[in-house]
Amino acid sequence: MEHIKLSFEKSLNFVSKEEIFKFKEESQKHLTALQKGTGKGNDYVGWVDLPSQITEEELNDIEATALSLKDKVEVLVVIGIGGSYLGAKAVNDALAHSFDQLNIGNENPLVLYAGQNISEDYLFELMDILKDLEFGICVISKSGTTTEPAIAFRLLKELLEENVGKEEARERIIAITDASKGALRTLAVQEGYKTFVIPDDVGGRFSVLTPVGLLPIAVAGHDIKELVKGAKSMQEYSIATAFEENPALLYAAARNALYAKGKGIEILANYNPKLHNVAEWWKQLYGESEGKENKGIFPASVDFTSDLHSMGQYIQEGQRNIFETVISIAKPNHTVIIPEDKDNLDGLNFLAGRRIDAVNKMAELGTQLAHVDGGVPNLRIEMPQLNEFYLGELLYFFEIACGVSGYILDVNPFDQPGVEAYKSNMFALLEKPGFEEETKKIKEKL
Ligand SMILES: O=P(O)(O)OC[C@H]1O[C@](O)(CO)[C@@H](O)[C@@H]1O
Repeated sequence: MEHIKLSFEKSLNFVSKEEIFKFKEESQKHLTALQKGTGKGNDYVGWVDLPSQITEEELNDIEATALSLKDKVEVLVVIGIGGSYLGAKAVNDALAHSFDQLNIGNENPLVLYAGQNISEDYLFELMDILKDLEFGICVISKSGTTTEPAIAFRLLKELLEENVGKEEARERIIAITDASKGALRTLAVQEGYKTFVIPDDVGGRFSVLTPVGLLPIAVAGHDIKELVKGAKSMQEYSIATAFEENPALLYAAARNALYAKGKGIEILANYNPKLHNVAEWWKQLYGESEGKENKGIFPASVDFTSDLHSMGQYIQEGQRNIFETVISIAKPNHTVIIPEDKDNLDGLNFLAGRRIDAVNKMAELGTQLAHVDGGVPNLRIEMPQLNEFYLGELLYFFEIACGVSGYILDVNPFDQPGVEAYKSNMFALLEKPGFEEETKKIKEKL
């Protein structure tokens, strides 16, 4: 069986193999700590064995709920922010037809997202299209108190109730939240919504393999059992494989070795725009997990070859504090051949008869060599194919590597104390009851 592969050869001009392998014992020790729950933040490591723990009944329940929604709605709005939507969006966009929004021949509901911003125009326009559509809502919040999704839910719930009545709205709203605590749990019980639980020991950014990710993915028509199977395959592979061949441990070790050499920015690059939102998910995973105590690699991302015509200049010749991690898909899902043209005005006949992917792969190789020559170390993750199984492998690979990498950095990868600062200022500025002192102080700064 093929797995996700990690290669670091194109980094060896900048960091030696010994400097990467120096992390061998430490990374293995951290992997064990994650499995045994003995490291920092160990009350949030429930995600480590989610793929092997999730039961057939749980998956069937999610699929049955998705099916019943599919009968009723043409659009499902997923309301959530951060880890409460990024995993679902990453997988749905990676697996969907690129022009899914046109809804041609798609028998599954279109999944839209809200509650990730506080833009009045976004919410207006969303409600404007929803008022004439059969829609449902999947509201996701672990804490149940996050402002952005709470505002969006208040508006869309009212709209849905107006459109179809309270009784029918109840049938079309699914709440995914804490098992017992929080405003959303209280509301769901009060209103009698179907609910799913986000386990206590799984934080938002590690929750894609709970109903948080799985329900919206199932509604979009993707095979969640294959996704979980892929994640389980990477879980087992990560445990069973020696450091020298272990993609997650090698990734954690290589990025820390590069960080120690002053490479403080990691750019995740893809050559397939379907992976754009996998990078968005990855940025939260690594940014919230590692960026603390004045430490951490800054996670950035680019879509190639598009961004070679914008960010490519900086990557080639800007400050040399970056390294690049390329996700490459070995085999595309479709075949397109470049045609012969009798006039050949564009001079492209030398490519006639070849696949588009052959050109894309040479763009990838050419870019990698150019960037390495320009002083940017490259790591490369190869996915055999873009499908549910290998996406499951990729997500779990990034999660487990993130836990190990955070432990190498000696931070708690499972908390995010820094995100409170903006919330507290916003509440103070909005004069939220209970924030009187903060309001007084912040007004003095204005
Ligand atoms: O699911 P919740 O509690 O609404 O939180 C959403 C997001 O907000 C954070 O707590 C802080 O940004 C993230 O860690 C989380 O993914």
